[in-house]
Amino acid sequence: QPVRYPSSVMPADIIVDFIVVGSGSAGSVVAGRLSEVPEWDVLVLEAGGQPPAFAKIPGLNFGAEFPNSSYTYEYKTPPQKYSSKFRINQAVEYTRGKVIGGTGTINQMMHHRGNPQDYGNWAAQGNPGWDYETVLKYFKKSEDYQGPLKSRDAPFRGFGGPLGVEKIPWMPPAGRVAIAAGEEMGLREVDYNTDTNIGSSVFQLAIKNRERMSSADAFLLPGLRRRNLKLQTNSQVIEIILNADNKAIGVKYVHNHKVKRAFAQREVIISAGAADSPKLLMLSGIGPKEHLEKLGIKSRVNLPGVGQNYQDHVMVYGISWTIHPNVSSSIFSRIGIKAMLNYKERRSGPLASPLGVCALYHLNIGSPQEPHVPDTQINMGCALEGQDYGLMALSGYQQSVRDYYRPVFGRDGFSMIPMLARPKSVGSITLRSRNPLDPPIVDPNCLSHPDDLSLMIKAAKASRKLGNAKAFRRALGAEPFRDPIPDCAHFEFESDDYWRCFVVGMSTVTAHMTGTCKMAPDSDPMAVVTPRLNVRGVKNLRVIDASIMPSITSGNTNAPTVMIAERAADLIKEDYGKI
Ligand SMILES: Cc1cc2nc3c(=O)[nH]c(=O)nc-3n(C[C@H](O)[C@H](O)[C@H](O)COP(=O)(O)OP(=O)(O)OC[C@H]3O[C@@H](n4cnc5c(N)ncnc54)[C@H](O)[C@@H]3O)c2cc1C
Repeated sequence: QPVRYPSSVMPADIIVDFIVVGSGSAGSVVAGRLSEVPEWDVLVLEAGGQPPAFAKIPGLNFGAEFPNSSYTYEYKTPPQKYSSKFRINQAVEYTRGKVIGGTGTINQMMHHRGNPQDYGNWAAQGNPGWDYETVLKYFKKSEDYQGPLKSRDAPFRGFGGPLGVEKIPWMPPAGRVAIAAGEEMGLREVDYNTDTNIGSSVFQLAIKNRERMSSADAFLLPGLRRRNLKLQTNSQVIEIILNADNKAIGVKYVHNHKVKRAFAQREVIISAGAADSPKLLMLSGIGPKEHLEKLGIKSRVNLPGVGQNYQDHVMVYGISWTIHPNVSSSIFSRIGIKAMLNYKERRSGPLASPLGVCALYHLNIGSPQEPHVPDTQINMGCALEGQDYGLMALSGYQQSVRDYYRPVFGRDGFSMIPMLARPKSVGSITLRSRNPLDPPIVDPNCLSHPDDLSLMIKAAKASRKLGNAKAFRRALGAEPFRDPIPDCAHFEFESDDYWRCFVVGMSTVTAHMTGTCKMAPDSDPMAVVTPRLNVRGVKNLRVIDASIMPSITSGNTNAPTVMIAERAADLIKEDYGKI
């Protein structure tokens, strides 16, 4: 059964206390938590609508598997200069959720808090109140952890919070060897959502009773049972209304092809995600003056950092092994009657877990100055790129890459997908035009920093070594798929030059878009929001979502986004004397 979120159509020019723009991973948390104050009226305006029933089934993590749906925004990047060379037009399709729950309704559900040092760095960059000790309280507050627990790890975990977190409930036999393979490399098994990441782990997911649990399920839905929280869907905000004193007093939005307004007596909160939050600020005259004026937008507050500092975790596909038949998990294993009955009757089998990765390894291979902090995450994909005949993993790559994998089409296998945990490259989000319905220009600019390229070459080699572990060979008959990729065949196979060519060609984004409304102190010219997440130079306006990260966290970004929103809701309550 699909979840139906109660929604309303508000009268024109409605006045509330808080307007939250976007019901995604952050917006749902903020709205739910603010509505705990009974005297505050909160209105959420969401561009998308109700999610489909199958969004709840982990094995049909549809953003990754079924892009270009009416539930997503698809932002195509310009041709990339330093990465993604073997992709069609050297570009990447960037999927974001346009639906209740936002990208948290379409993502792969992996729950990863990052490393304690990420937050130490945020605080050290001049953001008091964002150190590890403080944010840990909020990670724990949001969480209801149902996985295995060692007594040393218990102080780091939360119990009884709104968001269910469990160990990945089902893995094909290939995934079950992952921990033993890591041990061969000296990586012991760890709970990576504690103070220690380095080691081997299986993924933890944001699920409950083996169904997806987005922020909308965990925070918004319970909040909507209160009379003071209202959600209006299919309402795209196109402008923040500022008065003559640069105070945010409301928003303009499009609903049923009409432009309407809503007003906020206390604050407007932008939680539209790391692409659309900077876009909305810029459309409202808040951003880099020169860029806005070039497009004919009147500059209200010159904030050069809006849309800059864009970071994502670059990753590399294509380092793979073939294995015995029927021990990995392709998309086809999820659409048969057996898989459906297994899920329906026992909440088990391939549909209980997201397609894609099943285990992960955190390593430090190039940062001896911080030996306890991972610089590389290697995700083990429990399927081979060609296993589904190139339908999914290879769909964005040029023909020569698809032809390269043809010999293993339909074969069982696994892959090791290296991802840089703390990339140094930065990209940008800029406006294409002043038309609010035009997508922004999303340019991740991955691997533009030379340190990222050299680390990724090391990470590719480490991935090959890991997959060659005896445990995989003994248990699964793993054989590396070792034909040289044609576009790099002129280099000695698996030499540094070969790997450089491979990495530049096969790299892509992980869709962990962050940093485009940077939280930073006054002294930083690229600062967009203060450590209390107020937009600089504008009163009564905050940004609360993944865009405020001063630097990207070391792992997948959903859990940190939920934490940001939990902390921000408390900051707002503090500012109004409610806690
Ligand atoms: C395919 C995919 C897989 C991913 N897998 C994982 C994973 O497994 N684990 C993980 O940790 N992270 C994952 N991520 C990243 C993670 O989901 C995001 O970091 C997180 O959801 C960001 O939350 P947010 O609140 O910043 O934005 P979003 O969740 O994107 O929320 C923004 C909301 O605002 C709405 N909106 C936008 N513009 C407007 C407007 N103008 N007016 C009104 N509403 C608007 C959108 O419709 C959306 O609902 C994945 C991302 C993608 C794309």
